[in-house]
Amino acid sequence: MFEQLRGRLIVSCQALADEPLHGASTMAQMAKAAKQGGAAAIRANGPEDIRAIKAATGLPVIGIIKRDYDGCEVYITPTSREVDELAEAGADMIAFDATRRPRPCGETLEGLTAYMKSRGIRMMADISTLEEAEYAASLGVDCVSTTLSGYTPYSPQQEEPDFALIRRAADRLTLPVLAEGRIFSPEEAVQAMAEGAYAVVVGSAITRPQVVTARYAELIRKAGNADGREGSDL
Ligand SMILES: CC(=O)N[C@H](C=O)[C@@H](O)[C@H](O)[C@H](O)COP(=O)(O)O
Repeated sequence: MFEQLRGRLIVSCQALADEPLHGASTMAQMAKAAKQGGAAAIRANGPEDIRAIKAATGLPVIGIIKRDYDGCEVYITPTSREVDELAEAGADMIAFDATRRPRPCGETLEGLTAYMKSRGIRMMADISTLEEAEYAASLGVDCVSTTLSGYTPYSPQQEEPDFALIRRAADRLTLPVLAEGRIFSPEEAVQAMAEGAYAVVVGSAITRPQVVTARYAELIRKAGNADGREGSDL
């Protein structure tokens, strides 16, 4: 599977319950469009979406389950319960929060990775810092992805992708480092590859039209204001 991903684009097709495109058949259509455009694999949330996407595209699917547990910050595949559901749905690889923050149900990062290993599951560790990437590698994950940079309080809070983390992780680790998070333009994807990424994961810029629209609307509104047209009724 990894050879198929080297130097390629992975498209994240996710819409949560409060998003306009929520629903397995819509996500399967999105994934078909991504395949037509050249995506090598899909990242998807939840068993229903994963099954629909696999049936519609035949592409490898990196599965996650976003689930909130009371008072817990970890929400991407937090426990072995989600791992079981994803394996059952046929996910080809499972991505999970690989930060060292407390997990629900008394589970631990070490326990979760050991469990996946014992089941022969391919593991993508979603990390937010170099230290987390190195620790995940020491636990035997198959690859790391920079998914969580900017989403933990102790990682850089920035609008652009964390190119520095991509470069440092790619320099330090011997396993594949995937670039993921806030990659909006093809040029940024190319830069991520130049920093040493094995493959690039793009989500919102391709599959969340409300986010893409907001970026246009905001910039156009600001440009209009800068022109002194603010307040016009036209
Ligand atoms: C932080 C978090 O929960 N990230 C999620 C992880 O699966 C998704 O919501 C993102 O869309 C995905 O990581 C791709 O990133 P972007 O949409 O920025 O291209």
